[in-house]
Amino acid sequence: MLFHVRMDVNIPLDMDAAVAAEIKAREKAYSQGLQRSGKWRHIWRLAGEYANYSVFDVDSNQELHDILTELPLYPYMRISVQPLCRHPSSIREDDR
Ligand SMILES: O=C(O)C[C@H]1C=CC(=O)O1
Repeated sequence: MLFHVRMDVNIPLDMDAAVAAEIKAREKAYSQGLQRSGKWRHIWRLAGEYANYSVFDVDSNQELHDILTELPLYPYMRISVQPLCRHPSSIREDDR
C-alpha cells in the first residue's frame, strides 16, 4: 500500500541546540533505515520549507501509523497522509 505523506516540522525556538541536534540525528538514522528496507520509498525536501514529501510502501494503515508515530521528530511535526493507487497511464510496474 502506497501513501503520500507530507511532514511539516516545527521545532520550538527555545529547544536546546544540542537536544535538537540529537533528535535530528536519530530521525536521520531511523529514516535511512526505513529507506533501506524499502518502506520509505521517496523523501523530497519542499524547497524553502522545513517540510518533506515522502512516499511510504507499507502493509497496512496501522503499519504506517506506527512508523510515523515512532519518528523522533513526531512530537514536532504536522503530518498529512493521502492514500495512493496505481495510475492507469503509469509505465512503472512497481507502482502498485
Ligand atoms: O527533515 C525532515 O524533513 C524531517 C525528517 C524526515 C526525515 C528526516 O531525516 O527528517
